[in-house]
Amino acid sequence: MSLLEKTIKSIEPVNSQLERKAQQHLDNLTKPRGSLGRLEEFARRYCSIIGDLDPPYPRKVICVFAGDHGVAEEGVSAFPKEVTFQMVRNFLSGGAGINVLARHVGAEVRVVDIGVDHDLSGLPGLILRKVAWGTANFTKGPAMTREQAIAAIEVGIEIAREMVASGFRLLGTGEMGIANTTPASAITAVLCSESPETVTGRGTGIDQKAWQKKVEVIRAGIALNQPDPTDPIDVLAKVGGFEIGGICGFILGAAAQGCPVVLDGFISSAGALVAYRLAPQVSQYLFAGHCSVEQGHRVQLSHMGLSPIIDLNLRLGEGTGAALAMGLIEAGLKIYKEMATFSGAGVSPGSEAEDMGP
Ligand SMILES: O=C(O)c1ccc[n+]([C@@H]2O[C@H](COP(=O)([O-])O)[C@@H](O)[C@H]2O)c1
Ligand SMILES: Cc1cc2nc[nH]c2cc1C
Repeated sequence: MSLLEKTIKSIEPVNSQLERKAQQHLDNLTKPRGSLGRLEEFARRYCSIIGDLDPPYPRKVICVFAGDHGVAEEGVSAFPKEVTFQMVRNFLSGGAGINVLARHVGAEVRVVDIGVDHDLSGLPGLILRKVAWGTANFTKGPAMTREQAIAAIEVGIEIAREMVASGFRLLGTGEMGIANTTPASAITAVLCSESPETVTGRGTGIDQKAWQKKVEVIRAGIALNQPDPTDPIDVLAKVGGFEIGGICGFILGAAAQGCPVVLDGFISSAGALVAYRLAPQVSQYLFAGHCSVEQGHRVQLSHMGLSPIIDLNLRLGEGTGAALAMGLIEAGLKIYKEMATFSGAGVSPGSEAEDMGP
């Protein structure tokens, strides 16, 4: 059995009994029941995913998967593709947006070259797992072979395993890849049965004319390659990207290890969609970190039944929304672990605390 098959098979449903018990504890804390809203949801879901009603504060990491895209030559991005490898260097020097926000919430950052079209070997700190030197232009043929799609997913699975083995217990997705909103839109259109114009946005900031071209490029790529919507690996191979495959595997690998994953934006969620269609139970392990400005992001999240933690008009990617959301998940956990109970603090519980319904 392949690593991918084994991983999918080993993903268990999250223990709903534990989630109920965690909520019972939250209901004993000195506050009206439910009054900390979604912070309570973050805490009870974290406990049930981890499988521990008294979990330690997690070590947190954002893994940034970087890849290039042949379709960039169609003029679908506001920036040249060299920015992908230039930003990888910036991540490793600690100066990018994700480095700042990860430091803000006490998360570490790891950077994975899974398909950058540049020789990055020898860069200190870089995890070199290149599947290929960028994808092919999907308006001329498939973006990658099926074997490469599986290889990219398996890189992600291995990275998730390595993160859990290193002691991280809250993982965040991040990505970097000039033009990658184009494959993310194509995947979303196919897997969510939506038209390209419904799920395509302006990415790094293209104008209306370039947006129309981008929609046409996506339409042409789908028409030429005919990705099979019932076969998520076929969709990834024909119109996807290596970093999207890596994120898909990262989610599968984390879920198989019983570890929660915080999603970043539109591209990360395209990877999540592929994972979700391979193993729908992964959605139980996911926190939607934020809702991106990209118009297709809401479509993706509602397809997976996820509700974003924050909505701050972010559209940077890199893992920035995931990092910020980690701070709120941890805030929920702090409430769960540190707040006094009614009996402990000598506060009268009121009638509602007697009723421990679901
Ligand atoms: O995370 C998002 O929702 C998001 C939305 C728009 C752009 N991005 C980032 O911008 C790049 C892709 O934009 P583009 O226009 O080159 O397709 C890529 O490096 C992403 O990290 C990310
Ligand atoms: C500068 C820059 C930084 C990014 N980070 C993620 N995507 C990006 C795209 C650009 C253009």
